[in-house]
Amino acid sequence: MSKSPEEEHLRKAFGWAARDTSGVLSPFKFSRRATGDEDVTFKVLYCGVCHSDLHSVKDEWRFSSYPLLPGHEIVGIVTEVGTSVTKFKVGDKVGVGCMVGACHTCDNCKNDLENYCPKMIQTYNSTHYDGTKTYGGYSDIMVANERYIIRMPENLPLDAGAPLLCAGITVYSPLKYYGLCKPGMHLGVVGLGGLGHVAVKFAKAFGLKVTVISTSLSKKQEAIERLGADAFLISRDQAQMEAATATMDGIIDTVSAKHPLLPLFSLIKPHGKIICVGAPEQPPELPIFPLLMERKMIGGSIIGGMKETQEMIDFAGKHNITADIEVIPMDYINTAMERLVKADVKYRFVIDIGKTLTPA
Ligand SMILES: NC(=O)c1ccc[n+]([C@@H]2O[C@H](COP(=O)([O-])OP(=O)(O)OC[C@H]3O[C@@H](n4cnc5c(N)ncnc54)[C@H](O)[C@@H]3O)[C@@H](O)[C@H]2O)c1
Ligand SMILES: [Zn+2]
Ligand SMILES: [Zn+2]
Repeated sequence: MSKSPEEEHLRKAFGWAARDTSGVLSPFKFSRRATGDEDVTFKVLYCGVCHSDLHSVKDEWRFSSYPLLPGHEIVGIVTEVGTSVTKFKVGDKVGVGCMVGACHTCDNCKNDLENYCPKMIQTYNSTHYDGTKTYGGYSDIMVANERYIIRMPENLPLDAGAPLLCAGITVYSPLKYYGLCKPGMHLGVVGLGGLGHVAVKFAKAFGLKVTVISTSLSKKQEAIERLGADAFLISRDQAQMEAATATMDGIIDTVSAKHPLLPLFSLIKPHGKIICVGAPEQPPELPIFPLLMERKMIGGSIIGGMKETQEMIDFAGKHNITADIEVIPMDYINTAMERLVKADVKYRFVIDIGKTLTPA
């Protein structure tokens, strides 16, 4: 018979987990492995709340396994390192994003693309190679192989820096890969949530012109004055959409729910690109004629490799890029999830784990 989550490993751990598709989170006792030779253990101080956590706790993607303890924007302070660890020491400010393992032998792994490894182990809702479950960052401690540990830049606050470990790399990587990072280019950002608002910040740091494309006017002033966007387009306003026809080199689409792609195709120039990073439960309909007639392209991307994640966070440190956050106590998480459904957050909830996660 398999062991209970509390008995699997020697080290006691504590967090908040969902037990079923209601997605309601509550206190959860489990265990983590002892620090192995190549492992780094850290005390979790903050963890961002990604929309993927919400999709997962409610099993919207149909592969959730309960109990499910989410969180993949995890930062804290190193408390212990294994005997072979060379890059980190006790007291360092570190983080873990969406991955904690990969095969290290496939072509993707050899090319620093562990995020595309067929054997990639996700930080939560996944299985370690020893057969035990992975649990995320809504918890007191984290243990991971040093390959999956990110060094946080000294100048970035840990709370506002945490969301970069998923939201940041998820937008940084495709902008680089698809060549939408050259100064002077015009980028559209669809969906101004956790991912979208950091996409605006990275794109501005790359020297792009940025237009936010949104369904409502309510975020216009902030998008321009606080986040640094150059323009704001209401997708329901036909006149505005027509005036913007074929003006953009590319669009990054971060929307979390099903929405039409056709209007977006009209905004990009011939040979332009639409990059989907949002992961709606229902797939969008794909308009084929814009792809044919104007050689437009649609692509996707998932997070980024470990090397690029460190590059992204160092770039963020250099350009002082952080997320705009609302810090919440652990016991507010169910209300936060309800608010996230309604897009009522500017722009990322971050749980103050260090001060508010108390064992039951
Ligand atoms: N590809 C990846 O590696 C990756 C990584 C992280 C998150 N994601 C996915 O990206 C999506 C966004 O994540 P997030 O954390 O930024 O979420 P979020 O809730 O912070 O932001 C989503 C945005 O989409 C907007 N939106 C929702 N429904 C809409 C609709 N029907 N039409 C137009 N706009 C709509 C909301 O107003 C909000 O601004 C989620 O689906 C998440 O799972 C993907
Ligand atoms: Zn995420
Ligand atoms: Zn691999």
